[in-house]
Amino acid sequence: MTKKDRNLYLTNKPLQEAMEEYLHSISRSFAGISDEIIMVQDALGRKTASPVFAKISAPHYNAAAMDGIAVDASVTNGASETNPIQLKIDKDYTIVNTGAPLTMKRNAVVMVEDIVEVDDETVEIRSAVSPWQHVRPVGEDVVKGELILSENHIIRPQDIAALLTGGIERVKVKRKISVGIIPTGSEITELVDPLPEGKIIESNSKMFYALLSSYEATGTTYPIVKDEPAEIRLAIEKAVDENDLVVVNAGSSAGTKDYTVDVLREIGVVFTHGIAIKPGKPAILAEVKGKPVVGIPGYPVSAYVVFEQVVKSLVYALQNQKPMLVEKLKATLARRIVSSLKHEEFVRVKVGKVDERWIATPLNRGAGVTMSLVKADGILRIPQLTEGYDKGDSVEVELSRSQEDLSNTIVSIGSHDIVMDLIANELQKKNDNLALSSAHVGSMGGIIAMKQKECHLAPIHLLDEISGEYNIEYVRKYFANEKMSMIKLVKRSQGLMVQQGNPKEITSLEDLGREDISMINRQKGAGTRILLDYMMKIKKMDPNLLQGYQREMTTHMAVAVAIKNDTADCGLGVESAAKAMGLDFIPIAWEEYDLLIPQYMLETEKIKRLLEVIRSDSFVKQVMRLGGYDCSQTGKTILI
Ligand SMILES: Nc1nc2c(c(=O)[nH]1)N[C@H]1C(S)=C(S)[C@@H](COP(=O)(O)OP(=O)(O)OC[C@H]3O[C@@H](n4cnc5c(N)ncnc54)[C@H](O)[C@@H]3O)O[C@H]1N2
Ligand code: MOO
Repeated sequence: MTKKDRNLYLTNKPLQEAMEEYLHSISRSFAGISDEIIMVQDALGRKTASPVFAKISAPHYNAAAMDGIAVDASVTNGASETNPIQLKIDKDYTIVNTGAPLTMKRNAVVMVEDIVEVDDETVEIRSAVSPWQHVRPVGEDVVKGELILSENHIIRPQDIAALLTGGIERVKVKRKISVGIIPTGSEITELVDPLPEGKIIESNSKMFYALLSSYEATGTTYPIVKDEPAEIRLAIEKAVDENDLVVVNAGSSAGTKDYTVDVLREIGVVFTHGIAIKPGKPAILAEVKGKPVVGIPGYPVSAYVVFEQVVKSLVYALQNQKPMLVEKLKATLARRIVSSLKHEEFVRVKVGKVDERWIATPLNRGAGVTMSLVKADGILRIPQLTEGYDKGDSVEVELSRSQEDLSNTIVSIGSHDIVMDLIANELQKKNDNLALSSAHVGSMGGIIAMKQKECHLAPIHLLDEISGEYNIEYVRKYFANEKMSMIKLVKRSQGLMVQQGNPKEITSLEDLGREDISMINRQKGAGTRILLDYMMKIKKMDPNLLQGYQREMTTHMAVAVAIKNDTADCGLGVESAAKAMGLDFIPIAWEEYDLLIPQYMLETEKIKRLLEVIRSDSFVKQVMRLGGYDCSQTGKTILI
């Protein structure tokens, strides 16, 4: 394996500056895109490469525009109610249907509704007709030699019809930009089962391929290339010969095996290595044999952002097209975001409409969190030299879903449980146009979000230490002057998750005090944390003596994963999470996990549909199948 020095000298060029410079350089060397001739029926969305003129007229004969009889208009002269005129078949008229040619010097059509049949060969008409009445003359639609489409026209469905009508079977269009996609990395593999440790599934090139078709370009994915400079070089040279533009994925950064930039310097010119954007910093803008080659960072979110910000602009610029405008929306920011002054940051956000106010909630900012892109409703750009935004600030979001879809989304903020995912799925399955979006910030986070009217509902499980009752006391305390409702959702079994087979023989909470046991905790404000602290108090245990008490995770699954991976012996959580991770479970208590909803919202269509789901047999059945739940109260409403 070849070793190399690290690329420590990344620049920090603002995106716009880097792109302007790049497009300028590329446009000088880029030879342009050639044309191709394709069948008209395949031409949707393609751009004409030359003007298209009609080869024939349409109609190409004088045609009846109505069902009836064709006549020479002069034979009807003088006809009226008081002076009906009788006409003889063949001599005076011919029976015609819509579209039929007019023959024998006929120049008008009388509709069948306006004639009285006297016998098989005679009709009577009671008003005169003028020449060319109900006749489509030659060329009414298209005249031979007429311009049907001008050059640089994007072909629409109606254009396809007009071209064929004008006798055009094939059309000359601009070739689509062809983009070669090269995934690199010795650790990268196609999806295989089982996945060997240290191997990463190749997903970026498939995402690029799909993005390219949305830009009206074509993609060719090349085989995965190992982290070997000679192989990377060969792959780039081949792809450059075969495409208009090449993207090389990963190996763009500072690692000892990140060769992309060195290879590009060797065989071409590197204009930029390092753009002031986050994620996506180590992007490379280069040229090889007069063709643009873009180095894209490996992390999937970085890869997406660089593709959308760099490759998309490039493709559209080379195709001489403008990208579609992105819909933007002003929203109130639900949480503070601190951002580095060094970069322009692209933060994925969820967007929801609560009480006529748009709310944007930031999602996980990690460059490797593909799910943040899946969950995102839009992107919030935080400009370079801005240190972020405060909670409550009005911000502009670039939307990836329509406002209509977003206003049909129920926003849930609070504690997470897998039953919320079941509700989301059932809701959308039964109502195409309704969605449930959940942010997981713990029960107290949900109460605060509800207080600030940032959500429609808050899933909570908060134990009152005095009454030993769940949820209601908290609602009374925090919403003393508001009419609230509590929809009972599920009782769930909370307990200790332990390694499979319970090797440390943990049997009760008291075991957490043992010296040979390390635990993992949930964050403050999480219902599970409150339960643990309450039980500790009852049992007169000192949490500070527990090993791992300070180590906090924000979800049940994160706790389960930590135990599975042997970084802790146990942690408090729900049975379904233990089951999902193949852990053993020691039940400790039943807790009540309910939905807090303002009373006035119960009457809205969205919430009515949600309640229908919660009260359905199919939902209850699915919950019971998970194990560790009690649905005896599910769907009951308590007004507070
Ligand atoms: N010391 C430093 N380390 C890193 C820096 C830095 O400035 N100094 N930059 C970080 C940033 S920011 C990013 S972004 C990444 C970019 O990494 P590379 O482009 O060099 O890519 P790799 O290291 O090869 O891979 C990173 C990561 O990406 C995933 N990956 C790669 N290819 C694919 C693919 N085809 N499909 C799906 N996922 C892919 C994979 O998870 C890799 O682990 O570098 C930081 N490091
Ligand atoms: O540029 Mo990296 O993409 O910030 O993570």
